[in-house]
Amino acid sequence: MNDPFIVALDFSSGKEVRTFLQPFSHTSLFVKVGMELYYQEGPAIIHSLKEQGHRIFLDLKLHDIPNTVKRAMQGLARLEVDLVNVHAAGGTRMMEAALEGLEAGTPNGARRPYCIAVTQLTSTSEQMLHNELWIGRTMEETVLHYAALAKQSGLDGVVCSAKEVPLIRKHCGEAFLTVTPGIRFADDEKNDQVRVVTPYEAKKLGASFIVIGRSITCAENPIAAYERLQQEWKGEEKK
Ligand SMILES: O=c1ccn([C@@H]2O[C@H](COP(=O)(O)O)[C@@H](O)[C@H]2O)c(=O)[nH]1
Repeated sequence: MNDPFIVALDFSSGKEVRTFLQPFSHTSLFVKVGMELYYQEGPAIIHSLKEQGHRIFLDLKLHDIPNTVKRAMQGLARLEVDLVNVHAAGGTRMMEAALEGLEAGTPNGARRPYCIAVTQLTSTSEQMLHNELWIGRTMEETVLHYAALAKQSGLDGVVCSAKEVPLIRKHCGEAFLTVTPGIRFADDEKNDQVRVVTPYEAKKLGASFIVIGRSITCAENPIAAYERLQQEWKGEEKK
């Protein structure tokens, strides 16, 4: 999993996905299929993207009782995607069950998908954490605690804001994956995201992967936006 960019295909139909990917037809991307697309198109969209040579993060954020998550993951493993996820808020037993399901469902000879846990959504502010979720700790303490639970459960990494990456790396180690949405170019709207960083900052903070959606999918020229992402990752921030 060398390519650090994951493009969020937040579209509601396979047709929109095909139109968006057309200019990228000579590039093998790492793409993210989330609830919007998967709930409309189902496993067929995964098969189609795999046939086109794209790597896939199936971002369904499972969060249920351990038995349900285990059985759901067993089914998802058969899709042979690269990366799947759960909410760490489901607890250690649920995260262990997710791994058991993935191991049971991975076809012989295939690699089990990497499994990561959402710590706190990048749309959550510290104020929301306190006033709505009734978590009385700081965002950093909470994210680190959830990351530690994910690691203890045997997961491969977490979803977090790039802002929290240095702390997670320090406590969970360099091999523990940090997959970071909430990525915006400096001149972009934040939309519903709160804990936002630029691609350039995410690289400096040490993120393993950055997830980027609207800054590319809604750009006038998605290819130019993707190239800007590559430039920023190389260390050239456009002011
Ligand atoms: O904490 C999280 C977890 C997942 N996401 C997902 O990432 C993309 C971000 O899209 P943008 O358009 O770049 O905001 C989206 O699919 C989310 O579901 C997240 O943003 N934060």
